Amino acid sequence: MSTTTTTQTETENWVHYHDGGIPGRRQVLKGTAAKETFTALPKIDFRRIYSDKLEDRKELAKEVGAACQDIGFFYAVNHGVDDDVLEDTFDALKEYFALPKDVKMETHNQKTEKFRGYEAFLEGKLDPSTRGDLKEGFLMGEDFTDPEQLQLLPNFPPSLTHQKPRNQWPTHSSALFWRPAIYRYYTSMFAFSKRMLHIFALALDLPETYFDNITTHPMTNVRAVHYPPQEQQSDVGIGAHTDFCWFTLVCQSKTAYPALEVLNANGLWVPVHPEPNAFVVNVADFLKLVTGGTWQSTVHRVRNIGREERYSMPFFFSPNEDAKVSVVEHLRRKGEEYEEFVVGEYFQKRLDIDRTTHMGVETRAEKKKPGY
Ligand SMILES: O=C(O)CCC(=O)C(=O)O
Ligand SMILES: [Fe+2]
Repeated sequence: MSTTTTTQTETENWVHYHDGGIPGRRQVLKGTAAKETFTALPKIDFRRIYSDKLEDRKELAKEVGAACQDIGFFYAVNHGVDDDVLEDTFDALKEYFALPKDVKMETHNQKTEKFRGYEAFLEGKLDPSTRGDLKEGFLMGEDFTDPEQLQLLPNFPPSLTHQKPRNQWPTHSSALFWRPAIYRYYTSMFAFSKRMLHIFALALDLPETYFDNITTHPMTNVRAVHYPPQEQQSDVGIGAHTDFCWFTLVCQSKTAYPALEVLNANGLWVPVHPEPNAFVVNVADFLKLVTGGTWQSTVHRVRNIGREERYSMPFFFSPNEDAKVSVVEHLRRKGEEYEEFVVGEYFQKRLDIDRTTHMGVETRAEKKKPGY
């Protein structure tokens, strides 16, 4: 899931951002200084993900691998998830965000450790130079006490059902449509993501099922987001950042002006035009780490500069919380030491950084620091 970021003060020559909690900057390169880099995202035809011929899946994987290495972003078209599911979920998003604030605040995300539930306008603040992210959202994720998730997980330890609930769901009668609507979307995206992992494995020259045993009960999130049109020139919907899961699938509503932007190697923001029913797929920090930096986790942001309301629903995917991962063997450089990470620990560390950018939230890290 996203995010860690902040400063994005743009001067003439530099773009500033935060990547994995670490401030970064990129020089804006023009003329003869400009590097060869992308100026649009490739569209990859995913029909082949359903082919029973390994050759077809490998051919798809080759295109995916090239995009992950060169850009870190691509469109997945013909992905096989029903248009109806996507359209109905967008309708549900519009209805949910139009509910009265007190109905939404019943599940305020600051009531939970994992930040699940409703996030109000301007509470996120990835860029400290702004008044906050001009968005409202709702986050749900892996929670093995939600029966809707158990049917998706045939081989997971039954002890997980005894964990404390993580999600929050509204109970007001006007909002009861929300949970089944989000679960319909979640279920489709979950199934697609498991197939996507096979393509990623092939793209890394690994056996197709290489990641299966670390994704029996994966960490996942759906974040439903509403971005109203920007009110001020300096507003951002979500400040520049990289995501901190393995990979992200984004469905965005159709707006005349593109709102999602991806930073290229020349420091230029490349617009991601809404493509009807396509997913925007991006590699996130954890997958970059596991590929030893062979794949890119690319900086992106949202500015809703048009006059339309914008909705999006990123689906964030990571392996099992208790899985241990490190850099894939054949991508290691000789003589370098590589750390092993527990997926859930890495994730929580990044979530804690993210929480510091949310107003009014005292994080566990802050609690440990007197006088902070
Ligand atoms: O709304 C979007 O298009 C992308 C949002 C995003 O980057 C995120 O939630 O991490
Ligand atoms: Fe993101």
